Amino acid sequence: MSSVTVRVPAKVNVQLSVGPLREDGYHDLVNVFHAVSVFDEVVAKESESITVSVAGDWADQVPVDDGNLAIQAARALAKHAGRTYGAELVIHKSIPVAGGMAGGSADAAGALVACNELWGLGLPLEDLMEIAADLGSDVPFSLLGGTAVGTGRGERLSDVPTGGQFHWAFAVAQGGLSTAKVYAECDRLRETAGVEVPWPQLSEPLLAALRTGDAEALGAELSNDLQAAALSLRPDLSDTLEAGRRAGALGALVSGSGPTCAFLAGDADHAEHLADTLSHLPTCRTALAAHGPVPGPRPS
Ligand SMILES: C[C@@](CO)(OP(=O)(O)O)[C@H](O)COP(=O)(O)OP(=O)(O)OC[C@H]1O[C@@H](n2ccc(N)nc2=O)[C@H](O)[C@@H]1O
Ligand SMILES: Nc1ncnc2c1ncn2[C@@H]1O[C@H](COP(=O)(O)OP(=O)(O)O)[C@@H](O)[C@H]1O
Repeated sequence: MSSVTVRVPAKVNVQLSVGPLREDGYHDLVNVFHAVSVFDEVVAKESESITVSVAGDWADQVPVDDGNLAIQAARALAKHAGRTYGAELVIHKSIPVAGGMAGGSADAAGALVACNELWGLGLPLEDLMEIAADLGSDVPFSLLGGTAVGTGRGERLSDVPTGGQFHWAFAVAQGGLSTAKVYAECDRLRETAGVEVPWPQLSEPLLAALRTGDAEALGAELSNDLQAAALSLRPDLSDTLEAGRRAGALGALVSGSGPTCAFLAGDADHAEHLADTLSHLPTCRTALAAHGPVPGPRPS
């Protein structure tokens, strides 16, 4: 095989409950991931060494050196296999960068799946999941896709059954937010408020809404403990959330660490309408309509 192509979805977190700061600098989470139909494409071609190039709307914001998560993923896979392998990785980016939609994690997951195939390693998903967890907390979910609850750092995953499709609009903000800074701001706000941080709990009403495919109920249950921190760093996001609510979204929240905002719609037409409305906001770089859940990356 001389070339392998995979498509990898972005995510939105339909519940993100953040526990106290751990000694290792991470937080224990209840993180309900939901993969949506905004895809990066990762191509792996035969080559002497591991390299990456990036095309698409967001290409200028993505590192092409050792900081690129897809390169790190390919290297980690070669190390796991105990051999020196090469791959020319070509990423076509559609997932906003530093937007809270796990684009870097998607590219890392895509590189793992594509190189596993290109190099004929035949490693099972469980092995790829272990490598993924060392690359970043969100990378295991990017391999899995669908809807899943992540505990620990978010890397220990269990599938969540869903009934039917949900429709979304995403308001992509100008610029990005650093995940580490948003978690640090969350800690700062909590310390200032002097509240005891409860252990995160999975929401039963949220699970029921996902299982039954009830968009109205899901909209009412969306929650994100990082939202206050993202709004503290980017107050303009409140206007975006408010505009989406006024336009009839069933639910509105910051996606993960932001600054992308996610809006649940009643159906595909409603999602297109919301995206069109949001795209005209001064706080918004662009807006996308999408649906979920969608599967994780598979080689073709
Ligand atoms: C917030 C979330 C929600 O899914 O995603 P994004 O919105 O960034 O996409 C994730 O928790 C982000 O996961 P990921 O982007 O893989 O983060 P990592 O590389 O593992 O960690 C980056 C930094 O985020 C903080 N971090 C991350 C995960 C976690 N459970 N607790 C943390 O405190 C730490 O400061 C860490 O150094
Ligand atoms: N392949 C990649 N795609 C996007 N960003 C990457 C990639 N590799 C490394 N990065 C770095 O990771 C940071 C976070 O990117 P991303 O995963 O898109 O955001 P988020 O963590 O908010 O979901 C970026 O600012 C960028 O410097």
